[in-house]
Amino acid sequence: MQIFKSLISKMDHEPPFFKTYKKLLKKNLGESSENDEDLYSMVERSKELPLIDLEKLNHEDKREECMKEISEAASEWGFFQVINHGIPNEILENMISEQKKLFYQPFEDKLCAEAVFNLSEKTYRWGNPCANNLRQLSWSEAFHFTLADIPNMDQHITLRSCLESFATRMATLAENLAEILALKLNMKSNHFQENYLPPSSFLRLNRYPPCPISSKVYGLLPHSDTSFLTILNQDSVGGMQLMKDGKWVDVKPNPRALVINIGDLFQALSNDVYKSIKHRVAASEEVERFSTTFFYCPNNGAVIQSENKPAVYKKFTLREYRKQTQKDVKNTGDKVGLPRFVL
Ligand SMILES: O=C(O)CCC(=O)C(=O)O
Ligand SMILES: [Fe+2]
Repeated sequence: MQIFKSLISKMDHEPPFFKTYKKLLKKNLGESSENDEDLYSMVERSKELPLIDLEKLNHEDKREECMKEISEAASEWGFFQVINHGIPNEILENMISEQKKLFYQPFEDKLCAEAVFNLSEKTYRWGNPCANNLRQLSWSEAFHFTLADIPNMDQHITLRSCLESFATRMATLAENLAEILALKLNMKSNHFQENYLPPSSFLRLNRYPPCPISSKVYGLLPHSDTSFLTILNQDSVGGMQLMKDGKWVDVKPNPRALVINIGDLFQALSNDVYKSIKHRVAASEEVERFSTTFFYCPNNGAVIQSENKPAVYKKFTLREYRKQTQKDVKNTGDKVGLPRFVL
């Protein structure tokens, strides 16, 4: 009886993927076609993401070299890993463990998280309500916390302080990296401080439940991020993959490193010098995975415009960009993104 009870309470937190997507699963798993192949059969495993030691920034004789490594990785890969980033391990570990507590709440409670946490925006998402087939379904759940909202979580001191210390450190790291990348484009050294405050940055807490049909669905659909840049903290499970030279490449988790990627806004600001690269997460059959992403974003009214001529993109505000991508997702299932803003 006890075992039965604990089994029930253990599963209590799991989103009802099978029940909700029963029709899709039946349809797609029943059909055998070329669509039936393993989604991950073409993934390369060998390439190492550039690994950059940020400690070098503190040494006069190595600073320039390190800045060059950062800007080269941003233009060749759009992705890199950083070590010695100055964020204590304790803060990163604490984030993942608070995250676990949050995701292990009963599913019904997670659905009304914004009321529970006193947040202004919808915070909990899972699956994909618009999915028409298995390939459009993300086998994952997530909480979004805007930085502006976190101070209002006064009934949840432990979670609030964990989110605050994580977000504060991430914001500083993101801003420092962004200023370096801007400097390498010959922009003013305080471009971000001067033009985009207050930021609309936010955190996404991700959980990828074990997935019995892991070769048929994504953990997270292929996408590019809308941010200037994104910082990812992940556990040791792995599953993130990125597009490099037309092929999907596995990113092996490095427990000492944070993963940085360029988002659409920086690609536009840099006139395509820095690349916002498509990435996705592979579902795993047996192990659950946790990751936390920090999206460094300007205020919604900030104008994104490259100083380079001829400009590849027309100028736009983050608000306009979001409006367009939301419309495209609704109508086509794909966000489209920067191609909509090409001149
Ligand atoms: O969990 C990951 O590895 C990637 C998450 C991600 O791409 C995102 O949250 O935008
Ligand atoms: Fe992403």
